[in-house]
Amino acid sequence: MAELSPQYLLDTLAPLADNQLVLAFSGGLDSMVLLHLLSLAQKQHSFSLKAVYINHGISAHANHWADFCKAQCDALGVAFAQQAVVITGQSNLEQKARIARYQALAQYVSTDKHMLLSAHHADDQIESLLLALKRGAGGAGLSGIAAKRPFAAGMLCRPLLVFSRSELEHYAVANKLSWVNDDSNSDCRFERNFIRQHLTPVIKARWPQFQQTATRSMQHIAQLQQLAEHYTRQALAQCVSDAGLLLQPLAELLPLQQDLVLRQWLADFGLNPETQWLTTLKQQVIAARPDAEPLLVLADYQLRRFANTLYVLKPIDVQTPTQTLTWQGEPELALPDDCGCLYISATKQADAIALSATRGQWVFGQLSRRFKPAGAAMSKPLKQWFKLWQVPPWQRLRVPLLLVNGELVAVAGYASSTAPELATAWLHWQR
Ligand SMILES: Nc1ncnc2c1ncn2[C@@H]1O[C@H](COP(=O)(O)OP(=O)(O)OP(=O)(O)O)[C@@H](O)[C@H]1O
Repeated sequence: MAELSPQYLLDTLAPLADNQLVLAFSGGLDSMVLLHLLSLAQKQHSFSLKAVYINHGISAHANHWADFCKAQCDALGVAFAQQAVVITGQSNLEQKARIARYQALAQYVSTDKHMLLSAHHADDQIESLLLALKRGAGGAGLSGIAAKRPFAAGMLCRPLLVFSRSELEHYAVANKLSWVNDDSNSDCRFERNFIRQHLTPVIKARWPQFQQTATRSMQHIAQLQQLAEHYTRQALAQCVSDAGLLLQPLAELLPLQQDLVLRQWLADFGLNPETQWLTTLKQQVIAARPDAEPLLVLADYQLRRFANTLYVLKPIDVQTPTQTLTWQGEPELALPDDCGCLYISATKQADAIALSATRGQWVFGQLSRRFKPAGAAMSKPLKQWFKLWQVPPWQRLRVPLLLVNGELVAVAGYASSTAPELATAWLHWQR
C-alpha cells in the first residue's frame, strides 16, 4: 500500500533532474495536500516549483480563493501565479471551465522540462469511469485519467491518483491544513457532484474494494487501448496519402480494424463521431456507387469521396473564389479564399508549367471554357480535362485559370497551352 508522503512523491516523479514543476493549484483539499507534500519534498531534494491558480470567474468567491492560494504559497515559500480566463454562456460550465483551464495552464508548460501536476485522486478515477459509461465512451474514455501523459511542450502528471479522497482528507487534518470548499461542489446539477454524493458512497459501502478493482479494470483497458492505437497507427500509415484516406488499402483490413483506422484518421482532425455516424459514413459515402459524389457533414467538416479516396474538407476547401485578379507580370500573386499563391519565375521549378504570356486575368470556376494543352490533339471543355486528370470536383472550382485576350492559356498546377520549349516564364502554384 502506498503511503502519502513527500518521499512517495519524489519516487513517483523521479528522476527530477532539471525539471520545472507547475502545480495546478485550486486551493481545494486535493491540490492543497499536493502543495504541502511538494513543499516538504523540496526540502529533501531541490527542484523548481510554481503553483498556478486559474480564476474561472464563475463563483462569486473566485477572487477570495485566489487570495487564499497566494497566502498559502507565501506561507510555504512556493512561487505563485494566477491567471483569469473568460467563460461565456450558461450551459456546460464544467466542461468550458476545464477546457479554458487547461489552455491557460498550457502557457506555463512551454518546454520539455516543464511538468504540470494536478491533484486528481482515486475518487476522480471512479467518477471518470462512471461518466464514460454514461456517455457510452470507447476504450480511451474507459481508460480513466492517465497518471502521466504529454501535455503542451512537456508532461502532465497526477501523482495522487492512487489515493482516495478520504486518505487526502486524513493527511490534511493530520497536518492542520486549511483549504477552500468550492460552493458548487454540493450542486448536484453538475454530474460529477451527483456521482460523488449519491453513487460513490453507495458503491463503496457495498463493495469496499470497488475503487481498486475498477482502477485495475481501467488499467487493463488502457493497455489494450495503447496496443490498439499502436497497430491502428501502423495500419493508418498504409492508408493515408497527401490528399486523403485511400479506400483500397482500407478495404483490405479486417472490418474491426477499418473502424479503428477511420476513427484514428478522423481524430487527427479533432473529430470524434458517434458510432451511428460512422455506420452512415461507411454505407452512404465509402460504399456509394463509383460514379456518385457522396457527401456527409460532421461538425464543421464535409466528408467526400472521389476516385476511391476519402477527403475531410473544411468549408473553405469547397468555396469557389469569385474574385478575378489582373496580372501585370508580378512574380508573386496571393490568391483569395485560401487558394495559396502563384509564383512566376524565369527558371523552371518542380511542378511548374510553361508560360509565354506575362499579363492576363486570373479567374476561377470557368469550367465550360475550351482548353487545348500543348501537345493535345484538340481542345475540350476544361471540365472534361479535369475529369481526365482525376481532379476532385470541389478542387476544380479552386484552380487558378489564366485568361489572355479572353482565351484560357494555363490551368495552374496542371497544364498550359504553351509547349515547354516555347516557355518565356514558369508558373508554380503553391496551394
Ligand atoms: N481553478 C483551478 N486552478 C488551477 N488548477 C485547478 C483549478 N481547478 C482545478 N484544478 C486542478 O485540477 C485538479 C482536478 O480538479 P477538479 O476535480 O475540480 O477538476 P474537473 O473539473 O473535474 O476536471 P478534470 O478532472 O477533467 O481536470 C485539481 O486537483 C487541481 O490540480
